[in-house]
Amino acid sequence: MKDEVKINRGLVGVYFERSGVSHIDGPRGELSYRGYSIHDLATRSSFEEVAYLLIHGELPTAAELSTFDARLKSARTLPPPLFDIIRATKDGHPMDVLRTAVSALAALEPASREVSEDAFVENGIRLTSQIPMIIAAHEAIRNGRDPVAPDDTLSHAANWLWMLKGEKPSADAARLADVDFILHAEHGSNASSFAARVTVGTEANLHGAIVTALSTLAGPAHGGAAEDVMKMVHEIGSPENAADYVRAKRKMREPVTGFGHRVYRTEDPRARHMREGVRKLGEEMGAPEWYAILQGVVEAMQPYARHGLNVNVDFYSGVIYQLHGIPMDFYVPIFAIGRVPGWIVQCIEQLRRNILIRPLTLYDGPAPRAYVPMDQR
Ligand SMILES: CC(=O)SCCNC(=O)CCNC(=O)[C@H](O)C(C)(C)COP(=O)(O)OP(=O)(O)OC[C@H]1O[C@@H](n2cnc3c(N)ncnc32)[C@H](O)[C@@H]1OP(=O)(O)O
Ligand SMILES: O=C([O-])CC(=O)C(=O)O
Repeated sequence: MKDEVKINRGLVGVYFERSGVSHIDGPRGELSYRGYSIHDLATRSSFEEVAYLLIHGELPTAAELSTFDARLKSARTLPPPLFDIIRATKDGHPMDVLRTAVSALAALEPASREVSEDAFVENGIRLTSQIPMIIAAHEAIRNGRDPVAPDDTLSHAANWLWMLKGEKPSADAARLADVDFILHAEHGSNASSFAARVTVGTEANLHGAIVTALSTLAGPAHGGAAEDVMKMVHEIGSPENAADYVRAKRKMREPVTGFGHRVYRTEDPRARHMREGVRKLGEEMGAPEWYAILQGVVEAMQPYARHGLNVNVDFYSGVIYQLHGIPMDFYVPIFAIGRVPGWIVQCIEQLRRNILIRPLTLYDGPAPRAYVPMDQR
């Protein structure tokens, strides 16, 4: 009987639900949100518009976008006790501080306990604005500065950079952050979104689901890869060392971070926009060596590309953040800023047709046996 059961370890290739949010064509390397190509959205849209599209299903009219933007801006507040929590945890990894702070928000803001589609939209919009505030406040507090107050004249991306650095970003820097958020906004049943859906499957609230998602995003096989790519780039040090680095990794059968994906068999379509960003920014800032190191790794990985092993979205993003002077341990939290709308809409979809997600494990432990009292063991 046991041998007849097919086990899908890691749920590889398993469809567990239908979804109308994003479509990933793995073999062709294509991605769309609500039917719109990621390439059009990355070049023509804004994070605010994409967040609206994901949450409400259609591109907004000018009036709808303006109302949505006003809702996001009015949500740029944090309850004062949250700053004490950030202060108490300031020496932790920013991802741990962020997760702790979102968890605390659930306790500090009673509205977050409601479980309904409307509440998920309302609480989701609040979290979309609060998450970048928490990350920026943490950076200020751990450096002995006062958190920077949000600026309502600035877009989501520009305001995030303003709060992080305390200086107004250039239009190019704000646009690059905006594109980064668009590219990270949604990706189907990735590990963190799936984990969030499991949480909502028990009829838990959105804040609980986002805490689950944040925990899951943090690992190096998922969002943590951007930080690891930057560590790799530092370890390689110069483009001519890239081939030796890859050879050594392959010899030890260790993954080269920033490569590989469960679904894509070609280059991740999001990587193209980030690659261009790294190249341009590196040249503009007189630091072309980072791009050269990354391309050295890509070249050395070429023999594996035909087996479907290509760069993913995390490969280039770290260097962009580095060039902007953003500390390495903030790379995963930045991914989280972009991904919030995707998590919200996945949770809404789950709630709309809710079902407890509870697969099976095939028991292969000991056969039934008699309990052995302590003095006889
Ligand atoms: C936003 C994101 O979450 S994108 C992913 C970010 N994560 C990374 O960049 C970390 C590095 N990559 C990886 O660890 C993996 O590719 C994952 C976790 C992303 C996907 O893993 P899976 O779908 O489970 O693929 P799996 O691990 O089975 O790999 C299939 C084959 O490719 C190889 N492979 C996969 N990724 C890599 C890699 N980065 N470097 C070298 N070889 C790799 C595996 O060794 C395996 O080879 P084998 O069949 O000879 O044993
Ligand atoms: O889809 C995945 O498995 C991981 C990923 O690329 C993402 O979450 O953006």
